Amino acid sequence: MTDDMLETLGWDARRASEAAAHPAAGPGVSPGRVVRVERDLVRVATQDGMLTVPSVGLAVGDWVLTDGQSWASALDRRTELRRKDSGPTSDEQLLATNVDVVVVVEPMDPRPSVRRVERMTTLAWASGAVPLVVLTKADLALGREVADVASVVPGAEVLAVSAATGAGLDALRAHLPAGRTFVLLGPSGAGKSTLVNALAGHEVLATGDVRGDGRGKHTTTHRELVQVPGLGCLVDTPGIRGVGLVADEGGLEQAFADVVELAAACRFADCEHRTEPGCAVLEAVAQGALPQARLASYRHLLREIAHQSARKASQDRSALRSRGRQSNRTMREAMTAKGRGPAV
Ligand SMILES: Nc1nc2c(ncn2[C@@H]2O[C@H](COP(=O)(O)OP(=O)(O)OP(=O)(O)O)[C@@H](O)[C@H]2O)c(=O)[nH]1
Ligand SMILES: [Zn+2]
Repeated sequence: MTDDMLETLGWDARRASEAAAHPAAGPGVSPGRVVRVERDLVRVATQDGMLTVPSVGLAVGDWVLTDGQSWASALDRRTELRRKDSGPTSDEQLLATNVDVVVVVEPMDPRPSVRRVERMTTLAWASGAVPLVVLTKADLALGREVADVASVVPGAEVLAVSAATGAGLDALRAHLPAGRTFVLLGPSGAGKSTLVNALAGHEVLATGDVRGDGRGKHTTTHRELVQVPGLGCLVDTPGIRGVGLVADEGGLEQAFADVVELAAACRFADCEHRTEPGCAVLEAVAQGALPQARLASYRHLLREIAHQSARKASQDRSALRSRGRQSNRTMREAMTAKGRGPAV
């Protein structure tokens, strides 16, 4: 591999100066990017080839400095894509780091769900990456889809594409050049795999069609960074396709910048836009400037985020308490062992 290889993976001048200033920098230490995570080992692409090193908390997409064998130290993460762990806890799982563009993929057939697009875009902003909304199956479109969706994603671009006709593919390619890292987020059947294959010009990912008849199954089980020929790097992980990602208030504020802007004119700073007098948001709804459904969607996501952080806070508190109990017990045991008996 060459220096160019690192640049294709997203290495840039800023990374080079971070690496030079890093405490781990030195002779025999080189930069690389984590392209695959397997339990406690990670595969790192460097200019001298692929290395396998112990994982030590690394995620797909991390830039590291490594001595090639025993350790790898991560450079700062510019973005983080997290998911709620499946199960009753509110633990989070780090899915990928240093993603530049979250491509929000929504089909035009059946009609796109603007509520789902709002939700996915909120998750995208929350990761720190830039969302790009891509409406697939444009060959089956009815006409108003792009305008409808564009109205709910302030600050994000909306593209219509068709893998079937090739429409819009060049415009999309221009957003995903070599050196950029992207991930596709969208419901099953939206046409994500078909789209990546159409962009690449050959099969990179297995599509629903292929999987359906049992041929050529190569469903991803590992988290992986895939270099798409002629384009940037795609983060491919089964878990990333679905929802369940972690949103936050920052993400919500960006995804609903129109609502936030209106809210700035509410009489009360802590206005919840329900029944308060002088509410600029309700005023906009009454005048038809803001769809009622969009306000409902905003409130819904806001509640969800509040609920999520409340659960997390209470879990952190009980984790702290049980750690406290644990260390009291350890202390008592230690004292008993010394024959002094527990101090009560
Ligand atoms: N008409 C039309 N059909 C498409 C287009 N793109 C994808 N499809 C079809 O949509 C179906 C789903 O495509 P996939 O690429 O497997 O969808 P996916 O989003 O990868 O689905 P998961 O892997 O389940 O997440 C397939 O039957 C495709 O042939 C398109 O541009 N036009
Ligand atoms: Zn208000």
